[in-house]
Amino acid sequence: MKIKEANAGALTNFEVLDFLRSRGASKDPTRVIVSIAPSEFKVYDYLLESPACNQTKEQVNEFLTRCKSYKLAKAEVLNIINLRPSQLVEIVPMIEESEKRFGEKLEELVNLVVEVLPEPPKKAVPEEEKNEVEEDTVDGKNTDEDKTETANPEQIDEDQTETTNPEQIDEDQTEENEDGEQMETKGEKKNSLDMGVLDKREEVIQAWYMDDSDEDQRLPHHREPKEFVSLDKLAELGVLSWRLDADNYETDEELKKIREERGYSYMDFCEVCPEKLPNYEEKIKNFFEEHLHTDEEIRYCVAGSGYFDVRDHTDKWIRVWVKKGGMIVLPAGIYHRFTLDTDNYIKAMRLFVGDPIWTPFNRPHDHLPARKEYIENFLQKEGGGQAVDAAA
Ligand SMILES: CSCCC(=O)/C(O)=C/O
Ligand SMILES: [Fe+2]
Ligand code: NI
Repeated sequence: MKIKEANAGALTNFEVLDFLRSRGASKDPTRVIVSIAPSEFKVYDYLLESPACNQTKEQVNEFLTRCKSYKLAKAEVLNIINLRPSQLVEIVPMIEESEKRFGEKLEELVNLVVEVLPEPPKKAVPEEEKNEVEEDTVDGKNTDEDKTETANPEQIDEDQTETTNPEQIDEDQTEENEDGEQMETKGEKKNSLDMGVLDKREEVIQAWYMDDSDEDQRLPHHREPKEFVSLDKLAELGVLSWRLDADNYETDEELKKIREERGYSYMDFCEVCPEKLPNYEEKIKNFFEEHLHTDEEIRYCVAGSGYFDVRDHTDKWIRVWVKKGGMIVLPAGIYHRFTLDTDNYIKAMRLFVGDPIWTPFNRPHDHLPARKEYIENFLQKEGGGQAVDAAA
C-alpha cells in the first residue's frame, strides 16, 4: 500500500496496522531485519494495544456496510472503528448531536459495534495505576471528545444455458495481459471511509467458508462464527474479481479494457429464473453439481445475485457471493458449482475467449490437462497449502 496523496483521507487504525504488518512489523523483539523505522514501530506498538489489534478486514468491511443506514459522518465512523465503543456512554461523545439524530437507535448502533467488531486486547494495568486509570476513563477506555483516534497514517510515506444477444468482438484487437488484472483503477478513492469498504469489490463480492449442513443450498451456509475469505485469498486460487458499473455495461470503459486485455471476444447474457430459463429445474440441478471447465468461467452479474462455490487448497468449499456489479473469473480446472441465493434471480453476462464451450465435467475429472494445469499453477505453488488429489 502506497500513500500517494497526503491528506486524501484518514485511514482507520486497522488499515495502518495492516500496512505495518504487511511490511513485516511483528512483536519480534530484535526488530532489526525489517525495514521499519523506530517511529513506525512506536505507532505499531500503540496500535497493538488498541481495538485495531484484533480487527480483521472482513469485520471492518461488515461494519462499514452495516453502519451505512445510520448516515454517520466519516470522522464518526472512524472513531467508532478505532475506539470500538461498547456502551452508550462511550459512543455519545463520538457522535455529534447523538440524542437528536439517533434517539433510541443509538443503542442499536452500540449493539452493531459489539456484534461486528471484536473486543480489544485486555490491557495489563499495574496494580498501583488501576485507580488512577478508572478515574480518567470510562470502562478503562479514553473517551476524549475532541480526539479522532487515528495513527496519523498520511505520514507513512513508502515507497449450457439459453443465451440472449450473443456478441463477438474482433479477436485481433486483444493483447496479452501482462499482470495486474486485479488492480483497481488508479486515481480512485483512496481510503475505506470514502469507499465505504476497504476494498470496493467487497461490496458486491464476498466470500466465506461454508458450513457442512444439508439445508437449502440457497441459504448462505456461514460457519459459526463466520469465516470470511478475502478476495486476495481467492486470487491465490486463481479466482479473479472486479467491481464494475453494472448500470452502464454497454459503455463501460473498464469492462472494455478487461475484455481487450484478456481476449474476451464473446459475450452473451444468461438469466436464471423459472420464467426465463428453459428447463430451469434441471439446469439449476446441473449448475450445483460440482464440476470443472476446460476454460475460464467468466461471469459478470448485472442484476440479482448468486453463489459460486469453489474448492480451496484443502478441498473445503468457499462460497463466493456475487451481486450486481461483481465480475469473477473462475480459472480453467477449478472445481466449482453455482446456485441462486434466496432472492432466486441472477442475470449474468458471460464472456469467453473465442467460440464458447460451456461443457461441465462433473467431478472427478482429474485426468484432464486443464485440471492438472490448475493443480500445478495454483494448488502446488509455495504457500498454496496442501494440494488435493480429487481422484482419491
Ligand atoms: C449465473 S451463470 C449460470 C451458472 C453457470 O453458467 C455455470 O457454469 C456454473 O458453473
Ligand atoms: Fe461452471
Ligand atoms: Ni458453466
